[in-house]
Amino acid sequence: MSPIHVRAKEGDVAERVLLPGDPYRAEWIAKTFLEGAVQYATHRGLWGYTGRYKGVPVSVQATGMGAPSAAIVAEELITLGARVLLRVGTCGAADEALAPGDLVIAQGAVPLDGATRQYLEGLPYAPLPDPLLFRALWAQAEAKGYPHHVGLIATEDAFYATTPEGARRWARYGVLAFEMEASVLFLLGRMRKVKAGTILTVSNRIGDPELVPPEVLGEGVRRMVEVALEALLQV
Ligand SMILES: O=P(O)(O)O[C@H]1O[C@H](CO)[C@@H](O)[C@H]1O
Ligand SMILES: O=c1cc[nH]c(=O)[nH]1
Repeated sequence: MSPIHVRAKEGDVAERVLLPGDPYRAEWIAKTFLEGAVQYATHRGLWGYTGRYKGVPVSVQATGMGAPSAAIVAEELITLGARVLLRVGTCGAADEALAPGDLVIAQGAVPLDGATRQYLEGLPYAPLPDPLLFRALWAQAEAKGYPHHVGLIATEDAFYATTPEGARRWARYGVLAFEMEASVLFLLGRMRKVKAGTILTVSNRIGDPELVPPEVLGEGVRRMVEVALEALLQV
């Protein structure tokens, strides 16, 4: 029987899955990087594709925006057989050192979101990626020479509530950037005993919803996906 939201069957989803928020990014990744990609899910805009990267089965599944949607998708993918969940997202820069299109490899995610809090029933916790996947992402970004930053990110619920002052406060504690899904994916990785990781591309500055120029963002996303696919093969 198919799950309620990701309407796929057992066997449709590969063990290794890339997780963009945006369905069009999922489609672009599948068409650009995967051989023989087949779409297995469309319901609610949660587009999912499976193909092969360098001969290895890989799926790309859109999560939608925000931790509640990402948690639903992750739980259902795991029931469908996924074992490695790697988010390929965009983020708002909090740290001045981040430039448009730079890559950010999450070493941990401050859980400002409600979904992680509900899973934890209020317990304090530090959501971390799988260490092998994290190391593989870092090594691949270094090997390719792409500008990248490694450290803490924050996962938030309310895109338009975060201010430059608020972001600067978090930057003082080492937060590089804000996004909306990683913390709950890291927590679910630990709870369900699968590997979870996150790599991001800087799409804007916190408090400035204007995106960086499309060619800069596009190149950053291309680099991010190259790094992510190579890292997937290492775990
Ligand atoms: O580009 P994606 O992967 O969707 O990631 C970021 O973009 C969305 C907000 O614009 C949120 O989902 C946030 O996490
Ligand atoms: O949460 C997010 C994600 C991208 N950009 C932002 O400004 N905030």
